Amino acid sequence: MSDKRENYISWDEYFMGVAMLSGMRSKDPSTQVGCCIVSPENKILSMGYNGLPRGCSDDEFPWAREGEDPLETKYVYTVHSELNAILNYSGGSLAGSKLYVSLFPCNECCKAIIQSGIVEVIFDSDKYADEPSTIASKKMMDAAGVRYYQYHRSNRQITIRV
Ligand SMILES: Nc1ccn([C@H]2C[C@H](O)[C@@H](COP(=O)(O)O)O2)c(=O)n1
Ligand SMILES: [Zn+2]
Repeated sequence: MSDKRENYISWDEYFMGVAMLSGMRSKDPSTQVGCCIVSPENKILSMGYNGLPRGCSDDEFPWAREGEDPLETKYVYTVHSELNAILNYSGGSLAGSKLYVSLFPCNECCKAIIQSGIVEVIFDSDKYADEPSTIASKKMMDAAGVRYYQYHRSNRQITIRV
């Protein structure tokens, strides 16, 4: 008879949990996004979160959502979690991999997802579903054959004391 533990976390809980943990590194005061890219053999290949490009100080560049001048907002500077995860990968090809992300990818990240050969996107929040950027993403993924589905929250509370 096996004495295997029964209450272990599922693959989806594990990878979405890693994506969410990664998002906790973000300095964005309003939306923290995390991403985790996984091989077909369920090995973690890369992670990322939304932040500024290397060399651009978190303390000097703006984090504002609005401003008279777009140059005073975060939007023109931040690298999205998905693009960071793709760019952070140094192991060669991402073809055939899955991408877990805490917020549905925008159209720009979607282009990078498709072009890097990622075949499946598992997202948590879809809070910008009505924005043209999200609608365009879904249109491109449908055309390119990239599958996407919303993560089904188990509501398991995972506590880590660090
Ligand atoms: N899939 C996404 C969508 C957005 N982001 C980043 C870009 C910004 O830093 C933030 C969104 O800010 P908000 O407009 O909600 O204040 O999230 C991303 O990394 N991935
Ligand atoms: Zn994006």
